[in-house]
Amino acid sequence: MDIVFEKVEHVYNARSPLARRALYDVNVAIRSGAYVAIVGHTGSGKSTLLQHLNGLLQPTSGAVKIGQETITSNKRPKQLKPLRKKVGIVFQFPEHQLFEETVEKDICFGPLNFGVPEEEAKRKARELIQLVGLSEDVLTKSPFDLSGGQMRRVAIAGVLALEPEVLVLDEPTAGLDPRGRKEMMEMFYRLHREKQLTTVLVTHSMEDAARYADEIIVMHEGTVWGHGTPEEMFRDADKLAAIGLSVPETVKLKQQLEKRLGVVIPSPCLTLEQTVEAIQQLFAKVSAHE
Ligand SMILES: Nc1ncnc2c1ncn2[C@@H]1O[C@H](COP(=O)(O)OP(=O)(O)OP(=O)(O)O)[C@@H](O)[C@H]1O
Repeated sequence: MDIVFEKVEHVYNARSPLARRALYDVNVAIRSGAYVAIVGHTGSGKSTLLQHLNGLLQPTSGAVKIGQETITSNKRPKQLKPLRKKVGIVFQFPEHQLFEETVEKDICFGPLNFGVPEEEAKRKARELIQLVGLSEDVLTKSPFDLSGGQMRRVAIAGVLALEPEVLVLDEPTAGLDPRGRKEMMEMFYRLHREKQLTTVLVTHSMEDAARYADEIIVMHEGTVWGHGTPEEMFRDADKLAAIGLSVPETVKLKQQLEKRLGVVIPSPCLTLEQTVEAIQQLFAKVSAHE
């Protein structure tokens, strides 16, 4: 399911003296099956943009096409519920939205609400709890007896239980330690690959954008400043610096190695293995000259 923004403007409190334009002239397409990162400075419009992805917000002008649905200022889909099922949003600190007595009930809440039979919902909960990296015995526990990281995984399983086609992640690793961050990012990447889930990641981490995304949308002052592959977006460090963003260190290292070695390293971001290999090549080249 493609999502296309056409000349989208969004003004908060449009009819009041407190009116604030958060988006303008946003023209961008998120193609089905892609992993897209949205980056940008605080206040650049990322969260406002993401709330248009499943009709939580309506554009003030312009149109958002989500699959077969078109949302404009005067046209909301009759039923937002099916849209919410197709586009699942994991908001910041999703664990704050857990409320049921047991983990199983929390995960089953969405499917039961959509008329899925109880046995089927429970079967799905068992499958999902493993998919998010927890063991089945967690299902009978209270979500409030779990660690923060485990609670977040349960909340994510709850979003996945509706089998969305598009998964939108708003700073999903906020507040986690470095290990927890990496595990969670790897989990989303695995989900994206295994379930062919279109994934939209809103992040302040340029490293994560470089590491996981096929495409990066750079927001600046309410509009799309740039959209392309990580390679394209990180090509000009000075232009990014002018809007307060920086090229990740791993990408800088890759660019330097490519320049020194005269080779193209086929990934936007260096992994540890690629770094070791590139440094070995550099040593070999230097020794050959000695
Ligand atoms: N509910 C609201 N009412 C009025 N103005 C808002 C509201 N939400 C956001 N804004 C304003 O809209 C602009 C864009 O905000 P938005 O939250 O979309 O940016 P952001 O890039 O997600 O920022 P951050 O990285 O801090 O989350 C900002 O100027 C913000 O103050």
